[in-house]
Amino acid sequence: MARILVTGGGGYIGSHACKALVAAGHEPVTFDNFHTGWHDAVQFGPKIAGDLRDSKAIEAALSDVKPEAVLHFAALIEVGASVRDPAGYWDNNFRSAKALFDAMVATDTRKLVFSSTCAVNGDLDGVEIDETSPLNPMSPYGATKAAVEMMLAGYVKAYGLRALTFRYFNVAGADPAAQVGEHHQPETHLIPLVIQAIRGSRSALKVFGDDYPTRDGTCVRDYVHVLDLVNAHVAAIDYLDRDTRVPLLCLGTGRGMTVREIIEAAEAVTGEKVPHDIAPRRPGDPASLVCGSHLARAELGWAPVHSTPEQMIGDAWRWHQRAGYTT
Ligand SMILES: NC(=O)c1ccc[n+]([C@@H]2O[C@H](COP(=O)([O-])OP(=O)(O)OC[C@H]3O[C@@H](n4cnc5c(N)ncnc54)[C@H](O)[C@@H]3O)[C@@H](O)[C@H]2O)c1
Ligand SMILES: O=c1ccn([C@@H]2O[C@H](COP(=O)(O)OP(=O)(O)O[C@H]3O[C@H](CO)[C@@H](O)[C@H](O)[C@H]3O)[C@@H](O)[C@H]2O)c(=O)[nH]1
Repeated sequence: MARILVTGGGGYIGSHACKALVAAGHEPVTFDNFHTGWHDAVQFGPKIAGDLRDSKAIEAALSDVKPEAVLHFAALIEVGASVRDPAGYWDNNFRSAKALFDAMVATDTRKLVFSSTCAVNGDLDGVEIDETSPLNPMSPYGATKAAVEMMLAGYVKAYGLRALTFRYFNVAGADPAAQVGEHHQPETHLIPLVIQAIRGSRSALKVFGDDYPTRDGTCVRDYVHVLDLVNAHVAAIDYLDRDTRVPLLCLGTGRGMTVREIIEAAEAVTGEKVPHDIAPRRPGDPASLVCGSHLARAELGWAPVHSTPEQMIGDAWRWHQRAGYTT
């Protein structure tokens, strides 16, 4: 049993991580500024309201909580918004990571799991992505994550942090018990928007681009169930005790789905039509991001067991119906 500080525990993935930590016998403490997160998403442990860029606040939280490890989820996460507001993304994502890492060094808090993204790799002409793929971010969001990865590598070497970076592919789905789910405001992610289009709580889904060099012209992504993803974080806490040989693991399924295929899968799962129109490409979007790595299986014994389109869309559908969010 360990106390774990969860930055961004009021957000989508962080709130699911807190539930998984409790199930594994740990004690999560959320640190969140609730800028894009929700107080009512923090259901599995106490919370501290604070901004990571406030060095004193995060240092005080670490001194009080004395966590065994930190899971660092907090960030701004939208590819498209980062193209419009790079300054805001650099300010939040880079500064908050630096303040957190500095506070960890100052309080002798050693273990860290950092949430990065395959958006650091950008388009590799359809080649599957693994831990050795070159960095080529296509958006300021991806660039901030690549920069934090590089900063962290230096902190590990110089100050003895024990860190594991996960590069996630597209996270989807919800807690099967629908206690927590994906609630971004405004929502920009494909699967929740597909569900909202079906429910009629917004107008037709816009498919961003049908002229990409992919099998049906729409973008390909590798969708991974949030439950599988957070289970990798639970495994990482033990992993950091025994091994820090591997600093970076990709978390995806190896199966890419186009936007059209997601629409078809949602129609099959829900029995409803998805109203949609073709719209221009969204700036910053790579054509294809698919995981080609098995290293997480080898290192952590991790395998995505919930990440079928049926379960991801079905769990998201049940969560949306239960929560009743209309936007
Ligand atoms: N959702 C995905 O598909 C996906 C894919 C790859 C990587 N990631 C990464 O996973 C992490 C979590 O993503 P999410 O989908 O849960 O996002 P989210 O927006 O739901 O949650 C982020 C949380 O961080 C908090 N936060 C942001 N800046 C903060 C700050 N300066 N101080 C304190 N709290 C702050 C927000 O209030 C929010 O609760 C992010 O780092 C994101 O880049 C997400
Ligand atoms: O209304 C919409 C919304 C999305 N898409 C497309 O659907 C795909 C997925 O988009 P989205 O769900 O917005 O996810 P991404 O932009 O791929 O970004 C997510 O996945 C990345 C990893 O690939 C993470 O780094 C980001 O934080 C996370 O937001 C993309 O091709 C979009 O162009 C549409 O066609 N219409």
